[in-house]
Amino acid sequence: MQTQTTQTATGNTTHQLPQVTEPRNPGMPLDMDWVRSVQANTSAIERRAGSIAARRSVKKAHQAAWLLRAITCIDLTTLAGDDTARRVERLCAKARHPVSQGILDQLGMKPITTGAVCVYHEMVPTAVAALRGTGIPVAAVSTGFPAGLSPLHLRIEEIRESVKAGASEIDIVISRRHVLSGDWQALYDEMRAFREACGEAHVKAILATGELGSLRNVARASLVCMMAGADFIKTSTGKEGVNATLPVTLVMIRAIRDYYARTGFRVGYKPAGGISKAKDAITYLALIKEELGDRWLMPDLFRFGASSLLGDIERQLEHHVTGSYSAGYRHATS
Ligand SMILES: O=C[C@H](O)COP(=O)(O)O
Repeated sequence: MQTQTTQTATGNTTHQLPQVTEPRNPGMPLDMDWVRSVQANTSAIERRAGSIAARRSVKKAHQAAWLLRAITCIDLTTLAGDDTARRVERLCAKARHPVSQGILDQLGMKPITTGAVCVYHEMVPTAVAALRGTGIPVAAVSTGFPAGLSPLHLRIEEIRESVKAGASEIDIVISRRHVLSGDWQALYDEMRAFREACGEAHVKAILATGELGSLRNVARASLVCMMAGADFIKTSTGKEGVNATLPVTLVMIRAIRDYYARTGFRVGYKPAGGISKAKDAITYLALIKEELGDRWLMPDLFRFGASSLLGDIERQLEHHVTGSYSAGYRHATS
């Protein structure tokens, strides 16, 4: 995987990804013929997902580079009822320096950061203050996260409040009932309203795939959210019984591929919930590379929503450079 070394505005040399500017997906009118035509062959999808999980997708020598890339794509997350300013500040410190200087030196790499920090609305000002000057975006979960069952006008207002507080990315939750009842117009209208409330902030549509009943519903909901202007589609809140999986990923990234083929707009993908192992992160990256290509392996088009993945990646990097594992508590992120 190729990365570049560039100078930051502060004069520090930083290990960074090539700067690319992707035009935002503006959305399009709801095309019900396209939505109805979408199918999902569950057994073929599960076979393909099983085969990628079974094989070693990355040569050992390249693993450290892939793990560093994974870090740059993490939305480092804390979404707990007992979150405090102190915890969020610690998380932000970790987002700024996710890998120890010693490991970076041994790998011959320059500093990196995570893709973003993701918090509840109440924690947005703390995160914004802690990340000021770093360029690391703050993402806020919104719209009555995780169930999304508060009144629509309040969900829209919540987005506006988070943007006002400094969040530049908003992770909204869709109304699962619109999918389960096949009311695609209602899903489209809701998503459109959320996108509008976001203004310049980028919007990630959380489908809560574990609650959508079928892979066909996942495919259709992905498409409708992209038609309504989602910048990213995201699997899960992390609070459903089943969160990110490889079959769901395959369905969603193929929807992204089809949308790009028809419209020319690239939509991002964020698997979230339960991704806590470095080897799983590599499997996801390999799947994205095979299905969507290298362009999607950048933080503007791919993120992991994860609270504990970084700790395991650090352990694996340390093992890579020292040959031995350190205690897990040394790499806790909160
Ligand atoms: O969007 C992010 C998820 O809530 C994180 O889930 P996790 O705690 O299982 O990593």
